[in-house]
Amino acid sequence: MRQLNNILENITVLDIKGSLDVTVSSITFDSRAVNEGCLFVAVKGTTVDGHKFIEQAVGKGASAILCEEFPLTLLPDVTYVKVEDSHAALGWLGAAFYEHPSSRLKLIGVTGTNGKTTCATLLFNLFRGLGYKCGLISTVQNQIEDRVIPATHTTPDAIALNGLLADMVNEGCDYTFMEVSSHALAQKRIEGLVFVGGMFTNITHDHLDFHKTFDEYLKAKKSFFDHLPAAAFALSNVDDKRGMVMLQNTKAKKKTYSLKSMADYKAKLIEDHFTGMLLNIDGQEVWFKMVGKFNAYNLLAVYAAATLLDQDKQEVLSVLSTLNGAEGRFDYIVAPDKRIGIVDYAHTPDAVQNVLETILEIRRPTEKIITVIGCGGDRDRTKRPVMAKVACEYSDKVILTSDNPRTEDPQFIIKEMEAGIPVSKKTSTVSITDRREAIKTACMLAQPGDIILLAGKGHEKYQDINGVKHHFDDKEELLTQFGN
Ligand SMILES: CC(=O)N[C@H]1[C@@H](OP(=O)(O)OP(=O)(O)OC[C@H]2O[C@@H](n3ccc(=O)[nH]c3=O)[C@H](O)[C@@H]2O)O[C@H](CO)[C@@H](O)[C@@H]1O[C@H](C)C(=O)N[C@@H](C)C(=O)N[C@H](CCC(=O)O)C(=O)O
Ligand SMILES: Nc1ncnc2c1ncn2[C@@H]1O[C@H](COP(=O)(O)OP(=O)(O)OP(=O)(O)O)[C@@H](O)[C@H]1O
Ligand SMILES: N[C@H](CCC[C@H](N)C(=O)O)C(=O)O
Ligand SMILES: [Mg+2]
Repeated sequence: MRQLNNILENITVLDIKGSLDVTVSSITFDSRAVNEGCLFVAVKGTTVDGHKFIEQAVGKGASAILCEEFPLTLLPDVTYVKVEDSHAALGWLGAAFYEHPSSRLKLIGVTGTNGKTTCATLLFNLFRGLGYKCGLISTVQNQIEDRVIPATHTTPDAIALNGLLADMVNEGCDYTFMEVSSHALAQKRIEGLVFVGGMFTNITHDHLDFHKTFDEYLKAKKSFFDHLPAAAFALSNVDDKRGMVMLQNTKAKKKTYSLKSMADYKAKLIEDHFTGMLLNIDGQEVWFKMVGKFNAYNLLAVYAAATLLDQDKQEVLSVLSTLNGAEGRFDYIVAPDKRIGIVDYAHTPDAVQNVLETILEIRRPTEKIITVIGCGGDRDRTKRPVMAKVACEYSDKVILTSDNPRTEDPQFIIKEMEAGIPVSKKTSTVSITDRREAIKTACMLAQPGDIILLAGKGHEKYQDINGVKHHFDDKEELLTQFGN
């Protein structure tokens, strides 16, 4: 329970109708979730305008409404607050309602097209290994110490997010590591949070359905660094073309990492195997359990962040060298007959390329690469032919299949992918709509030593078909086929 006038701090109020001396039991932006005494925040969404539901919210007992435009009819016992930007206000309201939990622990955010889950999870496990109490907010799951809380989004909405952070504070967390998605930035889900550090992994093609242009996507990512406070660090990958752009306008301490050029933190990949890699990191040779150059970037970023958080370099390296990445990221399985399976969450052209380049560099020339790949429905259509093209260019055989079709026709998605198949690869590519059948076929085609890459679904335990989530687990399918 909070007083409305207390949770409006930091919000520029344009107009008020009714009393601010009213108690708010909870905050919601969804009229369907309104309870008695609730504050309903009307936001303009991507499919519908939340202002349409103000009347419904009042009918269900909302005691206050925050909106960008007042409704035509105002009821006398309800308070109406008008603001310029409901999305931003929602962030500040969430933070104030839960008494600013982000400033009561050390919050570190990771943004970028690929690598967020990996870096956030590594940091979470690293800091736990160093003896701290930690929280994690990620695509795979949210976690408070050992307690797992299922995740619905990569970055939760502002109310859920602050609620989660408050639980982390109450359970004594010293640090929280969270992913900051571009959707979250554009929708201001992190407004009002206090970060002690921000990290940038990379930016490549994704989410153009939502952001419309690459420039808008870039702006969303950059806004994270533009809003960091001076006391925080802003750590960027300067091997990425846009790495310096991220730091351009930040007030935070600018820090860089690189495998290729001058930077505050440097590493060099010495050896890469399916069982791990040898890295020279900040002048020291260390063996890590993770695979691939892209993970060298993730490990370096995590090492740099830990150092910036004043941790002992030796201890950091010794714990980091024992860690696996996040679930469903380069998950490596060997069948009794030595066929190799890799489950990976690569769902962007760049991720598919990185994973396949890594496999190509490590495999022996006689070992064939068979890739099973699909693209999600109701998401960026322009990446479909590109992902198929990349898969074909780097594999010996490709099976195009379904990912999460969501509300789209799976065969239509595959047709859009097929447009990217290079002419020379037409005969080594087939389309099998049923993902289970596609995986089975790949396993049948593979000989001992061959490598099967299942791309796109990683840790996901479901396939979303027409809004229904059917149990589906790439790793489970692979183990069944392998007879492990
Ligand atoms: C595109 C997108 O991000 N959509 C998110 C957004 O919904 P929206 O803007 O479409 O909402 P809307 O349906 O237009 O409704 C507008 C408003 O009216 C309200 N409403 C609606 C109906 C009603 O009866 N009553 C009512 O009050 C809604 O609650 C909402 O406040 O706000 C909702 C509430 O926070 C989110 O659940 C929803 O996520 C959808 C489910 C989603 O799939 N999001 C994905 C794309 C996403 O956010 N992904 C990123 C990860 C990307 C990455 O990993 O790179 C993430 O952070 O998870
Ligand atoms: N640093 C990196 N650079 C490029 N590709 C990467 C990197 N790290 C991981 N990948 C690839 O991207 C995939 C997704 O990795 P991860 O889940 O860590 O990224 P993410 O940014 O959290 O993705 P999402 O946007 O879906 O939350 C991995 O399975 C791997 O194929
Ligand atoms: N965070 C990503 C997840 C994609 C996962 C892939 N399996 C799909 O369904 O497209 C997104 O929202 O685009
Ligand atoms: Mg993620």
